[in-house]
Amino acid sequence: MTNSSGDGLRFAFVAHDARKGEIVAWVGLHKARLSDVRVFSTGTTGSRIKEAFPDLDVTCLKSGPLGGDQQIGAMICEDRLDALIFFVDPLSPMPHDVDVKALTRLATVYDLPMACSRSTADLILNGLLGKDIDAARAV
Ligand SMILES: O=C(CO)COP(=O)(O)O
Repeated sequence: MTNSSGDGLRFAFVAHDARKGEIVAWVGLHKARLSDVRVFSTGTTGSRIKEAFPDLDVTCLKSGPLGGDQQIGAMICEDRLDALIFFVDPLSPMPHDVDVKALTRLATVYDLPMACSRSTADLILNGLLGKDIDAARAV
């Protein structure tokens, strides 16, 4: 599957601490379909995904609170991403809340498909990569 510029798809995966286990489990569920996707991720989220799935193409950026959210925001501005999967923790205060807001704001400004939960992440994946019947049955 390619994007509008004919390249392979590029996704950003980000999760707050309380939801890191959830994003790793979600990636595991869709691992086969993600094998051709280039993944960019904030530092700690990316390390967890790489540790669980060493075969996936995951580039780790800075940790979110240290600028990783802003690096992903810059990629959005530069048209270098096709989707953002961002499992936010809506129940905890974040020291870098301004960065979180900036990232979700830029995804909206540039109309980038963005999911903040499993169900919307599934919809984006199904929309961009086609429906996976086995994964859909497993949920
Ligand atoms: O804080 C984050 C997103 O706002 C995520 O960053 P890490 O993946 O480095 O924990």
